Amino acid sequence: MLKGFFNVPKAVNEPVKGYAPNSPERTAVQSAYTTMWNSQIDVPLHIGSEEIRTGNTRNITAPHDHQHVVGKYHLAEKQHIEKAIANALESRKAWANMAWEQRAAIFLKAAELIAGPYRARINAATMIGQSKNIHQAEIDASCELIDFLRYNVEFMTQIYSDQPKSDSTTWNRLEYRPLEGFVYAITPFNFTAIAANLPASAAMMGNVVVWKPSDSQVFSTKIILDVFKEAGVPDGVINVVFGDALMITDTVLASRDFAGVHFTGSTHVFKDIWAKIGANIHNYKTYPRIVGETGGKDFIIAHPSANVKQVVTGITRGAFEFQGQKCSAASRVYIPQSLWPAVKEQLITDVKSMKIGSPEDFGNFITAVIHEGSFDKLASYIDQAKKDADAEIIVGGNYDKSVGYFIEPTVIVTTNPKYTTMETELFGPVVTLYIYEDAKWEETLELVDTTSEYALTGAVFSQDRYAIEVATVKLQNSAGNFYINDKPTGAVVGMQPFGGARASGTNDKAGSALNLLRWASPRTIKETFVTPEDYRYPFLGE
Ligand SMILES: NC(=O)c1ccc[n+]([C@@H]2O[C@H](COP(=O)([O-])OP(=O)(O)OC[C@H]3O[C@@H](n4cnc5c(N)ncnc54)[C@H](O)[C@@H]3O)[C@@H](O)[C@H]2O)c1
Ligand SMILES: N[C@@H](CCC=O)C(=O)O
Repeated sequence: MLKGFFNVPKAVNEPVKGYAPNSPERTAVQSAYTTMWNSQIDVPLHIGSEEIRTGNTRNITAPHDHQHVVGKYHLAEKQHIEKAIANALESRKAWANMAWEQRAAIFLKAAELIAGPYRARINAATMIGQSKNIHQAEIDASCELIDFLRYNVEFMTQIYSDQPKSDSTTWNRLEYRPLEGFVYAITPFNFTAIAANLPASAAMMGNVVVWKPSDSQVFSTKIILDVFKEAGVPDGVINVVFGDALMITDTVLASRDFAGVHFTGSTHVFKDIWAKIGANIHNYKTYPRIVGETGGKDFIIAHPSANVKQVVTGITRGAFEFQGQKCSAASRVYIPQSLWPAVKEQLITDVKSMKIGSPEDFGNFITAVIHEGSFDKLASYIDQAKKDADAEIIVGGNYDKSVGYFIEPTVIVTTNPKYTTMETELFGPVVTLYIYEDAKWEETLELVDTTSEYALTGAVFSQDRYAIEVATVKLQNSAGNFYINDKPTGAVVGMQPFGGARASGTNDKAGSALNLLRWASPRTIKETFVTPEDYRYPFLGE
């Protein structure tokens, strides 16, 4: 073991590159996109030191051109999940005991690999496999992922240095052990950074992991695995399996050594997992940690004093970036009557100006939604809104899946504040507006708080500080990330720790020490220097 209290590099946020025409970064990502678009990748299971090709495969396609196949990935059977668990537990013996600075070095190296040699590839894979435009790919797959890795190393050292008091007679120490068993990471399609961070954050704290990525994020998973390998994550520390989510989850949760789940995805899936863990509770060696960040029905509320252009930009960016496929996306909006004519005019103009198409064309703001299931669901809500008397589509409303899963950015205005699209998470480029009477500021805040089961993100726009203060208090439990005069999306690691409560999750705040703490099981060590040798108190019998 090395001797010393080591300082890690001060975490800094990765600057977002601009991708201006003819810039080196644009040339690099265009070249990577073309190469990867025309190649065929083959993604095996990664279990211990083995790459397993089961032969039972599914195609990897691009949502914006769903007949274009860019590769295939292999599906696991139950025996592979059991093997992944066994490999994880075997690897735990060395990994859990490795000095923390060695683990830190691995993940700091991973961050630098993404910042440099892998940047164009991980962005291109995210553009092809998840249909992000270049800006959305850059802020997710490169910058947010780099930030997660750098900041988590710093948070890990903060946690380790948080020690109890001692005095001259005893020395008290807290040892932050990894969990006794393995961690199960289940990740969503929509953020490459989240997919990598969920297994990496647990592994950084000395845990071993079985990771099940989304079927719709396999292309960028492959690049993450290449980065982890080159950075030096040892075999068996992060084991990757693809396939039937139910079978994989049931097999994992049946293991006595299951010690925690790190989940991001939809609310109903998380609730099912929680219920299964509860039903299995007598089987586990230790109480499993349950960490889940899930859905949202995120709001924007504008006060009559708000600046119209700022409100409209909050809506257009907040609701339509990455086709609204962010858990944080603005999907219900409350506008005062006095601002409505100006907001409506600007909103329609801006939405009509949004270009739609493949992310390969850097002029496109909107690209495709992730898959046919999502497309069909969104189309059905749009069709219903066309029929409903209490809803009107003021811009958008068309869709086409002949080549890719394209849905126009769509704005619904409703006279019913409890209209279905004011309450239900749709996860696409559809936003619903309700127009309220200016005098009803406080009643409308009450409506915001009580309309949805979720409490993830929300934004208030106002130039009136009293109104901001009232909203901040009244909406205290309505959002885990609350924005004043800004869109409700785009949290930055180290700046706005991210997560919501109520049905939106356990609010363990990705990108903060709070999350990392969930992957440690502290042991208190008290050492007494002069140990008593007589049970009697000094005064006993006097
Ligand atoms: N709060 C957050 O930080 C956050 C971040 C990103 C996404 N999300 C949420 O994720 C959802 C979108 O992502 P998605 O479509 O990939 O979500 P999803 O719930 O469909 O899938 C997430 C993961 O769970 C797996 N899964 C699906 N059914 C399962 C089951 N029955 N048992 C076990 N695992 C199962 C999937 O294969 C995938 O790996 C939205 O609801 C969004 O709000 C939340
Ligand atoms: N952290 C992201 C959302 C992640 C969920 O999809 C944001 O703040 O927009």
